[in-house]
Amino acid sequence: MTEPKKLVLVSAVALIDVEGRILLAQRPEGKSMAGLWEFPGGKIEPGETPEAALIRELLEELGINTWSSCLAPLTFASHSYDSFHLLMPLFACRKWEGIPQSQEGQTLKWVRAKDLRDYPMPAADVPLIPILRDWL
Ligand SMILES: Nc1nc2c([nH]c(=O)n2[C@@H]2O[C@H](COP(=O)(O)OP(=O)(O)OP(=O)(O)O)[C@@H](O)[C@H]2O)c(=O)[nH]1
Repeated sequence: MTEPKKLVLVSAVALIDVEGRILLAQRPEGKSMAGLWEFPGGKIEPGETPEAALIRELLEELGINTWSSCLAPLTFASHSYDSFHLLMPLFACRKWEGIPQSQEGQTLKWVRAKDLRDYPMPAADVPLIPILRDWL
């Protein structure tokens, strides 16, 4: 029997600006899946809620603050990569404090929902694109 894959929990967010654009971050060189565009977020640490993980990651990655009450559950990704299975809740957020600026070297881009397909994303994210397009 094959070994069950490790389940990795990652919390991610579609930050949506007043024009309805979504913020994507490009994974830097040297990381797995370098060059692909993803939603801001990261791994949920033991004992952390998905919301707390996102609030922490948004401050670390983008230098912005938000609140649990501003994180609306939107959908999730469940995808098997070769070495792990990713379970990734995707929240939507329209309200935060500060201006998102890359703190960790990622390129950031505000993208219209209709243009999301032009940005190569990790395999887990691909099914999320039509959901976002329909929802926005
Ligand atoms: N933040 C984020 N992570 C995603 C998305 N899609 C996706 O497959 N992932 C995967 O979820 C994991 C998130 O890990 P992370 O952001 O905390 O840490 P990391 O890039 O240093 O991970 P790494 O150990 O794979 O290099 C990565 O394996 C990443 O490839 C997404 O849209 N946003």
